[in-house]
Amino acid sequence: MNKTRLASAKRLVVKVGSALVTNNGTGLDLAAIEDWARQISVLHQQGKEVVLVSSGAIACGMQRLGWAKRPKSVHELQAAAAVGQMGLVQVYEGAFSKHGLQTAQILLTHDDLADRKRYLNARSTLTTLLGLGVVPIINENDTVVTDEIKFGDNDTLGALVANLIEADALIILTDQKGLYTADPRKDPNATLIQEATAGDESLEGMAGGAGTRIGTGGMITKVIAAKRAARSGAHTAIASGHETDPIIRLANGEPVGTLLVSQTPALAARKQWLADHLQLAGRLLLDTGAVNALKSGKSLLPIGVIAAEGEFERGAAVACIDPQGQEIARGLSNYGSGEARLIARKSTPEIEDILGYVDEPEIIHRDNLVLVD
Ligand SMILES: Nc1ncnc2c1ncn2[C@@H]1O[C@H](COP(=O)(O)OP(=O)(O)O)[C@@H](O)[C@H]1O
Ligand SMILES: N[C@@H](CCC(=O)OP(=O)(O)O)C(=O)O
Repeated sequence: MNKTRLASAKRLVVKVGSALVTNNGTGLDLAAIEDWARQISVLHQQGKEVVLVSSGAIACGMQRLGWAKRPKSVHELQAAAAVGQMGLVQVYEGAFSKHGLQTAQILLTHDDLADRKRYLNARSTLTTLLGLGVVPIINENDTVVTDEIKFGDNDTLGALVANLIEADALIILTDQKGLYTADPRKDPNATLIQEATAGDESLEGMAGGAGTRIGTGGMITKVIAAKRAARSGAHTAIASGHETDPIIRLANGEPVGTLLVSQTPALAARKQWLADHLQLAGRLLLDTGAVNALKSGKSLLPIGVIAAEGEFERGAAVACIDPQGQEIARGLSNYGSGEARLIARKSTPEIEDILGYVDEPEIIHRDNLVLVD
């Protein structure tokens, strides 16, 4: 295994599954949670940024409500998740505070990340939290969704978060040592795969569903999550949460469990995604200075925008037009058309005076911008 792959990861998403967070299906494994908090605090000291995606709300809620058996009704599962999420974040807050780390609760749905405006909002909140040294703890917003509760799929959420914040690595901790050639609970001859390419179709045939009634997605959702995470350039590790220090060891480049390697360089992957997904909602007319800035890889600042055409919202895809009327780039606007018209030609420090707030100093960040040939 290439030792440097995960060792060079600066920004990591760690996903801990239901099979691991809970003590036999009801209640939380407090010792395990304390241990992950300790490991993540070590990564923090090494200057790495970590987002934790944690399941466990339903299991914790069941315990709090005194339910011995997992309910079948989706509404009862949602109620249990709502009660249990309180306990879950309480435990995480306590565990991280022992290491002087602040935590933040973020509840997301897949739809939030499919909607461009909410995608940008979630992205800026998360990156701001990381900049502040806070550990965001993410779970599915079970109150407003049903499919994910039925399929128990926080693996996909982990991958979407990795895409969202352009993480370098996604670490999925579960109750098996990694991905085996077949479900080891059913096939005693199954062997551990140490390294493969994320997105390799043959892996999907090896991965089965959940092995217990606690976890729900199984290995197949992890393999698909690795494929998704790879699209934005993140490598995925699937490892056992019962090993000693799996998070620290993986983040320091040690081979633990299965590594599913992304073949795409991170920025190229994101730009490809942008190029494929942009349906233009408006146009920003740029001056020559802004055109040159964009061509040399910089972000678009309001000062270089002469006018905004069309009606669009924050997060919309817009074309950037040069003084000759040619489209030179396209990207996601941090401001809606009304705001863009107000701040056009203004310097960044003036934005707050004009709007009363600053979403971002640039109208389009260079990471959200693709040049058109
Ligand atoms: N090829 C495979 N390799 C390893 N585990 C597998 C495989 N196929 C299915 N599984 C099952 O997937 C389970 C892990 O998924 P799941 O129970 O959903 O955990 P989590 O709650 O951590 O997401 C394992 O316990 C195992 O029984
Ligand atoms: N969001 C729910 C369950 C999600 C879930 O079980 O996902 P997974 O850990 O991938 O099996 C919870 O916190 O209980």
